[in-house]
Amino acid sequence: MYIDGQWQGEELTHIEVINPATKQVVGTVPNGGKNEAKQAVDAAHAAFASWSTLTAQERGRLLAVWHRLIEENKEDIGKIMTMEQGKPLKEAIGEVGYANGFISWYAEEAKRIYGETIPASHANKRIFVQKQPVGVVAAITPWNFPAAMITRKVGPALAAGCTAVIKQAEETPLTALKLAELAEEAGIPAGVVNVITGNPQEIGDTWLEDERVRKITFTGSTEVGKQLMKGAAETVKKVSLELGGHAPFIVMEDADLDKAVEHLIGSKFRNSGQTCICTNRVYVQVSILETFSEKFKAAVADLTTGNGLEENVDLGPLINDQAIGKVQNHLDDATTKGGEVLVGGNSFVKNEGQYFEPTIISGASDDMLCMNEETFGPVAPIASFQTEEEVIQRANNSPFGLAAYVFSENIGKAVRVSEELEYGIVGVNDGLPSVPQAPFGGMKESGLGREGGHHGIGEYLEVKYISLGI
Ligand SMILES: NC(=O)c1ccc[n+]([C@@H]2O[C@H](COP(=O)([O-])OP(=O)(O)OC[C@H]3O[C@@H](n4cnc5c(N)ncnc54)[C@H](O)[C@@H]3O)[C@@H](O)[C@H]2O)c1
Ligand SMILES: O=C[C@H](O)CS(=O)(=O)O
Repeated sequence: MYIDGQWQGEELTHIEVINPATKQVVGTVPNGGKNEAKQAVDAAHAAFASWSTLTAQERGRLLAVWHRLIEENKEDIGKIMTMEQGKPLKEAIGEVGYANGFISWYAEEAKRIYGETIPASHANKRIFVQKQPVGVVAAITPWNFPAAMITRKVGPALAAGCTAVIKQAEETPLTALKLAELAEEAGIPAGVVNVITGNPQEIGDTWLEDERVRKITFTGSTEVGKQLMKGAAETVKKVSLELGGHAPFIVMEDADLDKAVEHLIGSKFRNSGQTCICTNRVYVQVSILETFSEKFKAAVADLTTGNGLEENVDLGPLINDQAIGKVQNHLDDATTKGGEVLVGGNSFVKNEGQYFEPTIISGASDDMLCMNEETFGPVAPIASFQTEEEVIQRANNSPFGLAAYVFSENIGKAVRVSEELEYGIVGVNDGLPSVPQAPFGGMKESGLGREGGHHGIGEYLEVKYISLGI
């Protein structure tokens, strides 16, 4: 653990970090709890006064140094990520680049936290609006993007002048600790960034109960997000939530089918289907269903599955046995309800790693689990639809509202459908919309707030106005 500029926790019991491709131990981290969680808040609280009063230029400069060091180390960070999370090395290095994009974006955004003056209704008054950092931020992040989910929070938080306590998922702590090591090397002062490993409930509850923690920013399941949102109410903390998704991928009859297949492969099978914006259900207009399904089946059959450190691997292992079980449950439910496996459909073990073949289910119906619950695995159920109105209604019939996709070469239709979709992110002829400069986030039970772009820094700022009598 990295607390107050010190590497700590050797005296504690340790948690093993397991490579999902081999089930071998690739590292151990201290099993921290309440005491360490409190120490981290002590350090972040103590560092806040000096960090928040640095000039924006100085905070931006330090973030830029951190960015340079992450860039110089991205292959090493990528290898650490693949070994603890399982994604193919090329994807892991890609994630490091994406993650670092938030650091560079917010190194600059620090200098653009503008205020405003407002014409007063009294001649003897002047009104000034300032934006100030909220204070100590607690960040809790998931295992599927061990770098990006941290920098998407800590980048804007530090740029705004906040200090941070971070708990990464217990499955993937090593990437977070490497980022902390580079933050230290960049000269980011002690206490500004603190990374805790250990018991999620103990650490989370400690931070929820501590009134010095002024913001909880969480990325993970909707279930845990709801728990944290309730806990934050006790001390009225600001809350940002990036939660579960259930993305519909809509192929209209006037879509470029080859483009739609190419983007569906990316959207469905990135990180073996373990991303919050992965396509979870595919809706294809009935007139092109057979042609599209054949094209998609051929493309999926070409995908390779294996250890992410090997060359030319498209899909790595799933994170753990529970993930395999959930995917299998969704597949079994679908076939029981009339779905047919067009390709794939099997889990398998290779060198102890747990894998699931990239799979397509045809004849999907809206009563299937995979059409309603987040599968978080490489299974693509295809359902047909007749009309635009029908598919919009079915796509919106979900408690989730994170990402959706629509493919059509009729741009008017694509825009019209996009505007009707109740999702925070809509990819139009684009299956991979995530970039640091855009406001990433969901509607409904997919979350609160946005991360990325100029919207993202607002989550870490309080708005104050000064009424000046003259
Ligand atoms: N919307 C997004 O940007 C986004 C991004 C990535 C993942 N996700 C979602 O995250 C989920 C998968 O990630 P996961 O399995 O790590 O989710 P998870 O909710 O199980 O865990 C997320 C984090 O919360 C911690 N946690 C768990 N219980 C806690 C508690 N009681 N108190 C405090 N912390 C607790 C975990 O240790 C982990 O660090 C999926 O639902 C996925 O859609 C969403
Ligand atoms: O899993 C959720 C991540 O936010 C996915 S992305 O890399 O931001 O698209």
